[in-house]
Amino acid sequence: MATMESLIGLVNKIQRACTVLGDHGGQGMSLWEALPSVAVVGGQSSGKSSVLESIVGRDFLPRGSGIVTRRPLVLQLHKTQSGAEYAEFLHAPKRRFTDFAAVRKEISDETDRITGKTKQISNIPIHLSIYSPNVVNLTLIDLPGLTKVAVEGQSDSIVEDIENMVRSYVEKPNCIILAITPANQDIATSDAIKLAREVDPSGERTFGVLTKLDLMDKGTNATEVLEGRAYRLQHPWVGIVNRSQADINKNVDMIVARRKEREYFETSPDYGHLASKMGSEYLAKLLSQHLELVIRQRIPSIISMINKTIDELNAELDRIGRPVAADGGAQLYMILELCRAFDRVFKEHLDGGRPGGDRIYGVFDHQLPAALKKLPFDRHLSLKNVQKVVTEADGYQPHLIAPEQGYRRLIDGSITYFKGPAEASVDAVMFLLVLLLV
Ligand SMILES: Nc1nc2c(ncn2[C@@H]2O[C@H](COP(=O)(O)OP(=O)(O)OP(=O)(O)O)[C@@H](O)[C@H]2O)c(=O)[nH]1
Repeated sequence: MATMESLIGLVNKIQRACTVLGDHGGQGMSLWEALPSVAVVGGQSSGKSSVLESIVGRDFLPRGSGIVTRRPLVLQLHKTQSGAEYAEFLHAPKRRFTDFAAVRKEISDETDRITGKTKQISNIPIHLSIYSPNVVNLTLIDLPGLTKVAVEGQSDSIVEDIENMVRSYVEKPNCIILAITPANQDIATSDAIKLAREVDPSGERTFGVLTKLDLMDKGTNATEVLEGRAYRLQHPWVGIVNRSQADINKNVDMIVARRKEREYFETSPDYGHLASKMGSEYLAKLLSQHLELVIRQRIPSIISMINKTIDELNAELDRIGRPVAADGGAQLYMILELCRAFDRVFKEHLDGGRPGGDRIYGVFDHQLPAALKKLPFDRHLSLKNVQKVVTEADGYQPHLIAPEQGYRRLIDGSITYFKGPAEASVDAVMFLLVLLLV
């Protein structure tokens, strides 16, 4: 059990590492997507924030009327052996929050940083880690509540935008869906169950949670749902009694709320027989156990994905090279080393062993001779032209022995003809040398 707990902790750490490396999932098959996580889904005011807070055992989520959760919140719970509870945000890694009211404010501020103080949503997640001896190792994703109509200040597409965002999380095969439905609403109209059924028709990764059991009309109860007779899922339904708004206003402590919730089920004439399988503490344990199971099944694929990622990173490191030294002397040494290595590799290209040199040889062996053959020497060195050039070079004083001036003019003319092909060969070699560098 302890091994499995540390394994979930390890998966949490890998998820954090993925995030730091810019892997948030969503870009094809990434390591993040190979790891399981739990997404909390439900209509607005269905009790999502309350369930999350009960699992954590802390007040830390922004509250208010209207649309409060406007960016996904990736919440990683890390169980510590002892010590004080604290929270850390990925966007503020050096700040350790011990005051959970400050955590709530930071979530609000960070949401506003991207969306402004509007009622718009953004799919850029906020990453929060909570370290505590009182939590179970879990990664939970809080998502904006599903709505039916856009309110004043929201774009017409908001209903669809929220649904698409939620869908992008829950449709991943490794996502465990925590589908929240208030008990005082007909299960047939539950947005969470509707979406979960679409993306997970067999119900194998959906956990149904029924909140607000205490708010049901007198004389009615939710045993039909909780016993799996109204809507069957592969996992048992869990009933929850969160703090009411009045409790929140009175600052009723989470620990007290959990105790009251336990008492509610234990003393309830309707749910007493289900008491040991109800409540937020039970839900947290159930999720953690399920996560263990999923991780156990996925270990081979997770390991192969990690190995693949390690190979890719090593290949990238090989390409990037060793870290640059800090002091001047070492930096100079490194530059000289690089120059020497460059020199060696470049020579290998030219001398053989690596490709390149052969193409330079080809310029002199084929291109240059072929161009020289096309030069008009037949004309330039014809008897007629030689006579003409020699005669013109002598002027009014014909030569006595050899027509030296004439020969010189003929050679100068020939060299001018050679110049074109020779320069073209130089350009071709230059081009090949540059090619060796890229
Ligand atoms: N009495 C009672 N009230 C509850 C229960 N669960 C939630 N509430 C109240 O319902 C209201 C909405 O709960 P939240 O947890 O904020 O719901 P939410 O789904 O996160 O809401 P949004 O973030 O606005 O979508 C709050 O006033 C809660 O106190 C419950 O089990 N019993």
